[in-house]
Amino acid sequence: MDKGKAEARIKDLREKINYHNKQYYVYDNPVISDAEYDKLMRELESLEREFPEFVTPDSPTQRVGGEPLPAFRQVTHRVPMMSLADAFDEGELKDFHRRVTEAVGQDVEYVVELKIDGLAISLTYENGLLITAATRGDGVVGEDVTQNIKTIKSVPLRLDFPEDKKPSIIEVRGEVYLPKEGFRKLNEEREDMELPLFANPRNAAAGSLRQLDPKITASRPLSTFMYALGHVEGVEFTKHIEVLEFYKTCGFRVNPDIVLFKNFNDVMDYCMSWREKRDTLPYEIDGIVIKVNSLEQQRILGFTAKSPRWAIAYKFPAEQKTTVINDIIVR
Ligand SMILES: NC(=O)c1c(N)nc(OC2CCCC2)nc1O[C@@H]1CCC[C@@H]1O
Repeated sequence: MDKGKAEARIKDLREKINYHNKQYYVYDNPVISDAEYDKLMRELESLEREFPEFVTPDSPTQRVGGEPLPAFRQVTHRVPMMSLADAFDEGELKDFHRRVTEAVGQDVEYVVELKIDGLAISLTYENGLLITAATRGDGVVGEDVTQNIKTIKSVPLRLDFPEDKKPSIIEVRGEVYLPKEGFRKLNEEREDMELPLFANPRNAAAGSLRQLDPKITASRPLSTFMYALGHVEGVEFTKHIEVLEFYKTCGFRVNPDIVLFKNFNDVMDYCMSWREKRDTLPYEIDGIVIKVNSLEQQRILGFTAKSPRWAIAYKFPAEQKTTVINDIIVR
């Protein structure tokens, strides 16, 4: 094949495969068979081997990257990754709402999100290309896990910006998690290989992401939900719900059970409704995150040393797991 045709075919294959990755891993709606997908990938891999000058960083072949690292580099977050204050009952939730309304002195809308039980990450995109991915670490300094994050198909390597919002730099924050089914299968395999088991999906996700060898991360069915904004240049947002809509437009996974409420009683009812419902989810959650929607009101409320005053995590009571062993109830 001549150079010009090869370059055009490589570009066409790259766009087709990135589209099908998004359909399968982000919208959970594949439109071609695995066999057809694999055929496209094999053609792209062989053309890129023959014409390496046409390989680009957002090519799907660049996901399972390099050699194992000797160690993780450290990354300082441009904007610290805060933790969340906890509320364990409706009284503490009402206290939060009272503090917020007293401080802002006007009506407050809340965005309510499931609290995904995985590990937090921060993805930095420059001119739409994924440059750095870092764990939260201590909130200020995290570990560079870029090569590992690239193996997660729901993480876009390049963002499709809408015409009116093209940030030159954007730090997209969210959670990497291991779905319950993936966790079960992984521990089953480890049991067969007489390896120590992971205690829970969060530990399994952390263990899978903080691997020095990207091929091991690539073998784990990790997924993501994005839920917060770090540093951004070139775009202005006024509401948190706009940030989440923007993330969906760019091709990130955003949790489908996020709801905007104007009335705090509805917020509390929604939190309580998930105490039982969470067992039906294909991933673990350890609570519900409630955030003030207006970014201006968030600025007025500010932060404590550890966490924002404009957000709180409602934590579920520890599941009263009762097991019965030989008719003896063990609580
Ligand atoms: N785990 C979550 O689902 C979650 C969420 N839905 N939203 C946020 O918002 C951040 C933004 C400012 C402070 C917390 N954080 C979350 O989890 C983080 C990970 C580390 C500390 C929080 O638990």
